[in-house]
Amino acid sequence: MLPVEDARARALALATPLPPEWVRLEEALGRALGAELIAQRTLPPWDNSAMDGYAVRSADLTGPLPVRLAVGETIHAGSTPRIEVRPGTCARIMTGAPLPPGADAVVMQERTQPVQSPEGPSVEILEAVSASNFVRPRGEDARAGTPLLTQGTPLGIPELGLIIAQGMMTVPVPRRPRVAILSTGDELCRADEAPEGRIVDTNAPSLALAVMRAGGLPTLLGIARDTQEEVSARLADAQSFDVVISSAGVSVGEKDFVKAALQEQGVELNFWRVAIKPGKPLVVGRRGGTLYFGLPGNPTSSLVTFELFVRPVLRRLQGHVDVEPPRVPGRLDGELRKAPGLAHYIRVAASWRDGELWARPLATQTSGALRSAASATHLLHFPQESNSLAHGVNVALLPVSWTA
Ligand SMILES: Nc1nc2c(c(=O)[nH]1)N[C@H]1C(S)=C(S)[C@@H](COP(=O)(O)OP(=O)(O)OC[C@H]3O[C@@H](n4cnc5c(N)ncnc54)[C@H](O)[C@@H]3O)O[C@H]1N2
Ligand code: MOO
Ligand SMILES: [Mg+2]
Repeated sequence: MLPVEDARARALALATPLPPEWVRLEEALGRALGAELIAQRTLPPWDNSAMDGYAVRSADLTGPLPVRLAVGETIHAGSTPRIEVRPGTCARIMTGAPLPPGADAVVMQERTQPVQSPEGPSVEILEAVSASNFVRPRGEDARAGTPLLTQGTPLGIPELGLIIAQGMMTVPVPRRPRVAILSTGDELCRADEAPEGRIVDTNAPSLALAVMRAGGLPTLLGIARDTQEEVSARLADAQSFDVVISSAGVSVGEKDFVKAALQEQGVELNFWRVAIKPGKPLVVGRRGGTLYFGLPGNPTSSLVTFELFVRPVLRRLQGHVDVEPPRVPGRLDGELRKAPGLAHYIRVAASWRDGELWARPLATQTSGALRSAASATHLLHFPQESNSLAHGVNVALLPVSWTA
């Protein structure tokens, strides 16, 4: 059985970003930039004022204060300066307006006293300022010809703003991975069918939601009965997808046909079985450009293996550099014990208390019960060879994507 770190690294190594498509900005939010963008425009286009006040020559303010300056013109945002600021003069300026030639600083109006005099408007400057004071320099946001955003940048709202400011209405992002989802099991029925002794297939709809939340495009292939022929036939229908996720039928039972069906379909198995709980019988493989994840059937096992193996791959296919959220430091609220040999991923509910994040293990940790995932906020990695974790120890918590 592979250690979980090796297995995760091997699964991730199978994924490379999908080719970019150009999408409108509202479809790009949350995705990764598919190619480096070079700025076409220098922004802001000119030095401009950060305050409502007066554009001055800082050299005029080195002597005793207050200094009286003649006001040459008033410059509003959107207007163009007409008069050069010369020694002994200044310009009234509004926030965002371009600085006039000759000026190198702005004094905010609260530090001035306007003066009416027969020679025309002037102002007394009450405070000296250094050059570039309250000046927003040209090119602070973008310089034409230089990189605006690098490939892989996560596109948040400010990043999309920088792109819009360049006059761009679409942006290149790796296309979303198309993901086929197959359930297997004679015991399964759909939620809208009369059970008649069967249980509802919860894995497929749950995994479809998890795929969507990870940015993928899920397609449900339905339920394959427990024969190699049927599982194999369903897998054959899925060859055009980027990723195929099946659940169940990967352990050592008499009807666990998924591995054999994958091999029958020409899938090269990269590994089977990982030293983790839940999720031990996971199988991962590839055939051409399609990646295959045979998740265990236990509902919580399928959710946890999705989090640890599939989500990072879906994020990498979408060009993300960070393929999962950073772990958050917390403290264990309770005591954990286990036999060495498997790394456990304990479902915990983390809550903020006395300035620290306390992680309380859910009462049930059985992988067959969805209840052991509901209300969980994070996964707590209980290392493979460790056999106990004491109350209060510092732990690294992986946020799960399945929360409300
Ligand atoms: N002798 C051994 N038995 C088992 C081992 C083992 O190492 N030795 N591994 C156990 C572990 S760990 C896991 S995890 C399970 C997973 O096995 P499978 O992937 O073969 O899953 P199934 O046996 O087909 O089903 C397990 C369980 O999950 C239910 N199930 C299946 N599909 C769905 C679905 N779509 N929605 C909801 N529930 C589903 C199924 O009814 C079973 O109860 O194997 C252990 N056994
Ligand atoms: O790996 Mo299983 O999910 O522990 O039951
Ligand atoms: Mg089984």
